[in-house]
Amino acid sequence: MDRPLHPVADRGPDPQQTAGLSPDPGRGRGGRHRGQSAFRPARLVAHCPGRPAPRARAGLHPVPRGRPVPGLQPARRHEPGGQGVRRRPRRRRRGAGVEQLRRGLAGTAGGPDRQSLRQRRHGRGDPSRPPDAARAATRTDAPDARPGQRAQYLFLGRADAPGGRPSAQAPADRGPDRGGHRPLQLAAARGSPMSGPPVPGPPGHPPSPREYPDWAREWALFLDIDGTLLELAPEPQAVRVPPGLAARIATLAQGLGGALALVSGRPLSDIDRFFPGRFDAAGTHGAQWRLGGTETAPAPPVDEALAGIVALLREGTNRLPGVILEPKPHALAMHYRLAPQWEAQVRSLAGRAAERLGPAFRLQAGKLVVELLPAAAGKGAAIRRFMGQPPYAGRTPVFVGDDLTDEDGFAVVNALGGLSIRVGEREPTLAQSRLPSPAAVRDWLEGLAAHSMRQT
Ligand SMILES: O=P(O)(O)OC[C@H]1O[C@H](O[C@H]2O[C@H](CO)[C@@H](O)[C@H](O)[C@H]2O)[C@H](O)[C@@H](O)[C@@H]1O
Repeated sequence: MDRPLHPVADRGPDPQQTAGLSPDPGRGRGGRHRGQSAFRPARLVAHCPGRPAPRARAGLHPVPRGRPVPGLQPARRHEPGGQGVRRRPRRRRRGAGVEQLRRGLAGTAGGPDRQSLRQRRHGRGDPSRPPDAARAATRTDAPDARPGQRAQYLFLGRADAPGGRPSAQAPADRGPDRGGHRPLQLAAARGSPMSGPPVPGPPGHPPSPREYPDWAREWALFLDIDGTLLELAPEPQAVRVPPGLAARIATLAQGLGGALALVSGRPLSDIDRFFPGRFDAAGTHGAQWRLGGTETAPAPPVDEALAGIVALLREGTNRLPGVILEPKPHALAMHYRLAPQWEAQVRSLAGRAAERLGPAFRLQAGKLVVELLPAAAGKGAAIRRFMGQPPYAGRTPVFVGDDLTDEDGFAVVNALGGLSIRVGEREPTLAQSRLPSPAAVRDWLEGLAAHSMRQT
């Protein structure tokens, strides 16, 4: 089956994260190890000696090994591949905004319009250490950093992002997602030219409002819900929204001139129940979309096709006690958080349903859930769509998310020169920064809100 699938999650430190989907009804858990998928996981491709050097891709520039590169420090003794790291100013002028920061960094290599936020390190730490992305690239296991390789690969940001700023004319005709959804598996395996290779190391900390005094004028903020704003709960409807959170988000939205959207796998009806105020939102992983109160959704055939499959799934899940079927507008989710022993059966069932539905739908693995979604739906496409419209256009996208479904959003945000923040420990990720928990996200947002109120 060549239906596009998202990458399997490694069975890493996040016990809530699910693995890849099995479309093979005949092979249950016994057929392979736990966490092993019928599909290959996203592969991190490195250039190996002996193979012809890969062609230069947009944003990734092969440079002959050994040739000095302006703006790079020479390799240090502890860097096995001798890749060198990008030099960055040790100290940034206090109060430099996103744009100043980008320009300051860009001045070191590649010009002012070729540097993305991913090149900087967020938070405190040893100032002599290179930024996270560069530091990760010096690891022996980094995708583009191998001892003995003949070319070194330098991520120089997107050539088509003047000033690194997202543009209202976000180039839908360029890059891996071409304005629509593209599964991370493909992007990662081919080395997404827009986002650079996935960074396998632990990402840095997110910025504090003090570092970005102009955040309210510059950012477009996108927030995932489950596992990001809210702690996960045993069942979809058992989540608890902390008092005051919706008001805090409204304050932020106001501070941002309206450039804040909730981007969730939840349907808009859930989003509005948890966060009253009809915020801008992408619901059901982008299948529903709302800007300034105006909603758009996929054409009716999507729901008709799903209606034809619900009976099969209901019959199947009825035989799996504890498994929850969550029908949503334009999508269906099957949760096995309360009955993880049925994981293989749920995946098998979902795989059969996906085959019946055909290429208009795709499977999406999440945290102890498997979902059937319209093939074109994805958080990356939803964020890109917001970024093409006022008040988002011209701002720097910042996206906070936790799950596999959010990687698609991280890729787009990175490509637009923005900031991607992953919640929790799940690896690998394209996110540049990290917050440990939803509580930490809420604290971070509170810091931003307090800052914006002081400014206004
Ligand atoms: O994109 P998100 O906002 O993160 O939504 C993703 C899915 O969230 C919900 O499921 C997840 O959260 C539940 C409540 O904590 C949890 O019980 C479940 O195991 C998680 O997968 C929601 O029910 C789904 O519809 C969303 O797609």
